Amino acid sequence: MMGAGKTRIGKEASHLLGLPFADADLCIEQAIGMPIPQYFAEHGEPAFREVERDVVIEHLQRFPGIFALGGGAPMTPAIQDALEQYKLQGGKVIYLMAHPQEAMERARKGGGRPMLDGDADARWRMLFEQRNPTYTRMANVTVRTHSMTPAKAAERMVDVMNERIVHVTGDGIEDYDVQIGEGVLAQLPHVLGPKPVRVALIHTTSVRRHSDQARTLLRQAGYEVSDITIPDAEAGKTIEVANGIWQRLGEEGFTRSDAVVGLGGGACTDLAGFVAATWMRGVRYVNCPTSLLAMVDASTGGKTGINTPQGKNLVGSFYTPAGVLADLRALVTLPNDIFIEGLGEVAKSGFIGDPEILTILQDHADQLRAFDGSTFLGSDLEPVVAELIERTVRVKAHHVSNDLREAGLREFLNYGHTFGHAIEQLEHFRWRHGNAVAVGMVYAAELARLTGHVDDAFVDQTRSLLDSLGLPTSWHHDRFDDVLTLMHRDKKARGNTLRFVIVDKIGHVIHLEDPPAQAVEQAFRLVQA
Ligand SMILES: NC(=O)c1ccc[n+]([C@@H]2O[C@H](COP(=O)([O-])OP(=O)(O)OC[C@H]3O[C@@H](n4cnc5c(N)ncnc54)[C@H](O)[C@@H]3O)[C@@H](O)[C@H]2O)c1
Ligand SMILES: O=C(O)C(=O)C[C@@H](O)[C@H](O)[C@H](O)COP(=O)(O)O
Repeated sequence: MMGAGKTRIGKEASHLLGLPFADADLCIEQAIGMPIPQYFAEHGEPAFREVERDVVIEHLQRFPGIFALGGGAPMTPAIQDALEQYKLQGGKVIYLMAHPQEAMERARKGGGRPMLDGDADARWRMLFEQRNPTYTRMANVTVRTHSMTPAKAAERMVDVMNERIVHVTGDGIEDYDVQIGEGVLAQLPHVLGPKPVRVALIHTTSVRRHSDQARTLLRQAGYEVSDITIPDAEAGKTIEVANGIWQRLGEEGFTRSDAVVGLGGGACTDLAGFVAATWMRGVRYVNCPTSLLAMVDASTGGKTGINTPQGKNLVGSFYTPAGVLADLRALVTLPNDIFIEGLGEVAKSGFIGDPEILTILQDHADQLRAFDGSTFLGSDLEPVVAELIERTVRVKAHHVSNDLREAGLREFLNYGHTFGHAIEQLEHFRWRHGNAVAVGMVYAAELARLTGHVDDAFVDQTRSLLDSLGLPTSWHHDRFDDVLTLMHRDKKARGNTLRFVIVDKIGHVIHLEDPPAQAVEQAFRLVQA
């Protein structure tokens, strides 16, 4: 908006980043050879918007730096198209959101703004009402600058620009972003938006430090927060816990326009999503994953659910979040073994879709294995982990965007899970999900070898990578029948037919329908500890 400080903050940020800076108004004045107010007076707004459109599009295509747009520019359809293109090519469209009072005052003082002729404050407010939804839609980065000096706001802008963003879109999906970076939790009010009055903040005690911060942010932004603590890990993914929350939402008057925030590991975000999907048949929800596994996998894609005594995730729905905030600061409290567990799903994404992930894992195996949350921020490992999170989320987003309801392609994300879920169930959830998936991938690799799809080298590579990361590659259980019964309850099974996902070449996945019973059992024998 006018007076948000685009020029001043943009210049400061360009110094910090060592990038050139350009201001659309100055470029336009150069093009028209006169001050903008004079051009407005002589030619009118439509003529001005045409010049503005050409200047902005030209800069979006060619200018290699920070470019400050006039407040009206994003309202022009051709500029909107150009901004969409710019974002698709990795560009950041930044919405500088100043406090209205501060922006109005600056806009008034600055003068020379034909759009504010007359009662400047009233005009500003009216334009803000008109433009704010478009700014919000067009921007892939929002920076709130309330009460900040231009230097501070520029620092904040640079921090936020350094976030990694994966956009999730597709049939049946209301587009949303997965934001990855230090401090992204601060975007929570922005992602929730203005509609909710009440927000249910669902979390476990293990992440209290982070849920306290979220609660403060939400209260400062004016939401009424219901703080809901659930039992840790899989003990939270039950119908009893969901029922307790439904009761609270009912007692506290949660309506359809209110919202849910799930903050924690994958078990917590699965449960929170399930509550959001079922309360009044669906309310807005935002995931704030705090474990590596939840950041790379569970928080994105909209698989929500609970366990039943008969198996994992047997009840649930596909229900997409409004946004995901993977704040790297949450990892400072994450214990080493839970971080390593998350690498199981990271490796899975490497095997099924992005071989570069496997290279990064191999190259940094020792550092990753030694993960220590207390020294993580600012360490050499941080950009490596950020890259792994982004790449893994991209693999997930690709499958989800093309097949939200898991008609086929999305099943590939289940690599290692048919056997892995059976381990979790038979171990009464004492085995962590990512560890069970790691053994499940070894099982799937053995099955692929026994059915002639891969050679010994592939199985060896699977075992040795997982082993180097500190993940388990074997598991002991006496009774194959128990495992077989559970694998028949897997969601990929059809009737009496078992269906598996196997990799036949790194980065390439296929379905394995009804494999020979002997191979199914033999693979089980080959993963016995
Ligand atoms: N919906 C999906 O698409 C999807 C994908 C993968 C996994 N999942 C589900 O996610 C769950 C596994 O996720 P998980 O590995 O995060 O398990 P989890 O939620 O049980 O978390 C593991 C442990 O780490 C703790 N923890 C999490 N973040 C922490 C932090 N920052 N500091 C300290 N402790 C922290 C938790 O309290 C818990 O004790 C399983 O239930 C699995 O089925 C779902
Ligand atoms: O998002 C998906 O689809 C997945 O399969 C991701 C899995 O990593 C995840 O563990 C998921 O929860 C498994 O779901 P399920 O349908 O096998 O219960």
